[in-house]
Amino acid sequence: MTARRIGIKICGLTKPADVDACVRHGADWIGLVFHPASPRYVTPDAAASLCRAAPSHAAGGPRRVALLVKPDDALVDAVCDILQPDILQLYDAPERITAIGRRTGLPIWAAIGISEKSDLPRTADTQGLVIEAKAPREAGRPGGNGLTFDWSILTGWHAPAPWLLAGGLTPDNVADALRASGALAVDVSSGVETAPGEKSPALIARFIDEARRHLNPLA
Ligand SMILES: O=C(O)c1ccccc1N[C@@H]1O[C@H](COP(=O)(O)O)[C@@H](O)[C@H]1O
Repeated sequence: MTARRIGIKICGLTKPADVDACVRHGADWIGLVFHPASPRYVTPDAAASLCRAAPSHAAGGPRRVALLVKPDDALVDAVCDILQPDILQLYDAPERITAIGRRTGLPIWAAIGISEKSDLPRTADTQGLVIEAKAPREAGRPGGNGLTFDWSILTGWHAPAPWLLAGGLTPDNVADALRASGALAVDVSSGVETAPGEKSPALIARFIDEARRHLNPLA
């Protein structure tokens, strides 16, 4: 019997202790948020200095994901020059996402907000997709709101690219979410915080443990 390994992204890190918890507990990806309206906002310089303590992916550390919401070219270039991310997670129009992919040459994950089955993409021009709850207009940001969606919507969906499940995941619901959605990778921000932007190393550890235990009944 072989147990599959669930991919885990912890997003919105702002402190060295957050990065340290992700590295120690074996997160696959760490996310840095470059959206000024977010409580997890970091500048490119702050993100680079945070990540300096983590081993690079080549040295066995997590891959660095830069999260950008409708960025202009100047921000894209600054993030790429200063942080040197492994992946860009983008919230933008499809044409702009394609243009940023060409400009940077980096793997791109397009974030897609879902509230009903017809929102699920049938084609993809990106290397990955982040499937998460559609944000209500009043939220003020397109993600990171701690909202779930009906995971049963995903039944029968033929994903056009590798994808992560996101939106409202927590240590308490991640096993159910994996079971209901069939996802092989998950992404969390609010669910491992004690207040908006305040990550908890203990919750990060629990989330990773619960997600990984899900597919390994002998663990
Ligand atoms: O985390 C943020 O503040 C954020 C801001 C703007 C766009 C996306 C953001 N976060 C991403 O949203 C999803 C779900 O987050 P949550 O677990 O529901 O809080 C995840 O991909 C975050 O990376």
